Amino acid sequence: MANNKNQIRINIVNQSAFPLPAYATEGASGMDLRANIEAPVSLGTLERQLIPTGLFMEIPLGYEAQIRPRSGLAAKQGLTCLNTPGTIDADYRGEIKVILVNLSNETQTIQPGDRIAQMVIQQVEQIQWQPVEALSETLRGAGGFGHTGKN
Ligand SMILES: O=c1ccn([C@H]2C[C@H](O)[C@@H](COP(=O)(O)OP(=O)(O)OP(=O)(O)O)O2)c(=O)[nH]1
Ligand SMILES: [Mg+2]
Repeated sequence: MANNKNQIRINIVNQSAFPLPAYATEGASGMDLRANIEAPVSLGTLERQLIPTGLFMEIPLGYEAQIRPRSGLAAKQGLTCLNTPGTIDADYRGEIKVILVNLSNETQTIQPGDRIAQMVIQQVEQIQWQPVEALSETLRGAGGFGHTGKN
């Protein structure tokens, strides 16, 4: 990302078949990703498959891409991303792939070009550790996992 922080270098295999991923509406967080497959792919119940997208990206340092499920696919067909949200590191130069899993009790079929997931670009921080002997005290303390709201 040289000058404009909202520009990301992208290389698409199979460009003629698929347009660039795009925001569907003005306020969309994610861009849908399409299955870059030559033939339909079927997933049986609980089967997972690594589905290629044909996208290779150069994400600027300080950003990441997250691969997230599409709610429509999840609600209608039980198809979701197994590792959601998938993490695309800024220094990754390989093909973006989607790990789809079928959580329905029927076989589900993906057609070439189907929108199988969505990608959100986010800022991300790297940190340095500061090892200490004790942590600061808070009201919550070590309470968690349903700790609040009890009488
Ligand atoms: O849904 C995903 C998740 C990851 N990746 C790619 C980009 C990411 O930068 C790389 C590594 O992902 P991750 O760190 O989640 O996997 P890992 O099992 O820790 O592999 P590695 O040891 O290569 O980091 O794989 C995808 O294409 N799709
Ligand atoms: Mg990793």
